[in-house]
Amino acid sequence: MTFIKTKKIPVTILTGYLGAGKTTLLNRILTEKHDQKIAVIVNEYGEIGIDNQIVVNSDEQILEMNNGCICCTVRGDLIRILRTLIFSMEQGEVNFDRVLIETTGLADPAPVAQTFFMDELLSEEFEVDSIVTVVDSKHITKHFDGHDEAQEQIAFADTIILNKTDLVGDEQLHTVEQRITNMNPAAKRIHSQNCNVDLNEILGIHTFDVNHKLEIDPHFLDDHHHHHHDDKVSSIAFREEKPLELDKVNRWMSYLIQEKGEDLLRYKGILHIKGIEHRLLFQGLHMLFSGVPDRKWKQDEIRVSELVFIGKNLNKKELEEQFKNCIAK
Ligand SMILES: Nc1nc2c(ncn2[C@@H]2O[C@H](COP(=O)(O)OP(=O)(O)OP(=O)(O)O)[C@@H](O)[C@H]2O)c(=O)[nH]1
Repeated sequence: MTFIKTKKIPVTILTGYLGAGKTTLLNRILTEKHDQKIAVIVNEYGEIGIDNQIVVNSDEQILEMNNGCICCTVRGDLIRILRTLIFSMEQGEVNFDRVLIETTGLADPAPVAQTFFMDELLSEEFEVDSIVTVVDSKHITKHFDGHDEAQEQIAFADTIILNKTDLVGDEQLHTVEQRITNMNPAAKRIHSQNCNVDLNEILGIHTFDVNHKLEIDPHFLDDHHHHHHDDKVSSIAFREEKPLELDKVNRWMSYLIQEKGEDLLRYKGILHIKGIEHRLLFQGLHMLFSGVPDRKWKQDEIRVSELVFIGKNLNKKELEEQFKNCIAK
């Protein structure tokens, strides 16, 4: 496939609420054949980055930003990373044709896009190609209620991928699409399962239009962004080198899903399980949970369990005790 070349470096901002399928789409972009070199910036909310372990191995330049949200606390890091990329390219150290930014599920995309207008160097070198928002068709309605970010991500999108169509019936999908269309009639909508979209529909599409964004948010280009994340949503991370007992982890997960499923917006991790030579990739949102064997632990790597919970009203002490109880005797 080919993409239209422009003089400035095109930037795609990939957004979508927690667990919508952003990393799934990123992996698809990184594995599919195309003639573009992509510099990828991945931002995670939790203090331990799990996505970097889930993103496929590729030749692309992948830069991580952990422990803060790209739209506010670590926005300065984004500017530094982008400037460094330009500098490294000028020095011939890296080469890339486009940039893709995967935001956290809690990010407001507007200030991320704004970065490319407010910073002089960045505005000379980059142009926003489009804002692509991935939607979890099953859970989005729940997320609209009480989570402004989920609505902002829809309102500001140029392209909306209604993902996880396998988890909803036609009627539910129609209702969700109707609601989304009312929120943002101008955006293009694509249906998908596991983000199996044609990349020509999301990269190199030049759909970002600053005038249109100013209609949605007249303060879009103001230099003071007040984005307040929902105070009730927090993240807790655990790390443990002692192996865990699979049965105990399973019992704990069943308990959590039943008792706290509503509040658990996202949980994911890589687990080191006693007697198992493979890493266990653990992923969930609300009541949907999966634990699948990932690759084998390497000879020279430290076997460690790392997991992150993002949710409402999380009780750190209680979760920590439950996690410690899973350590194998
Ligand atoms: N059933 C179903 N599951 C999906 C689909 N797309 C993604 N998933 C699963 O949904 C979970 C979340 O997917 P991710 O790609 O990690 O989502 P994300 O938006 O990157 O998540 P965060 O970065 O944590 O916000 C994973 O377990 C995926 O395998 C889909 O179309 N159908």
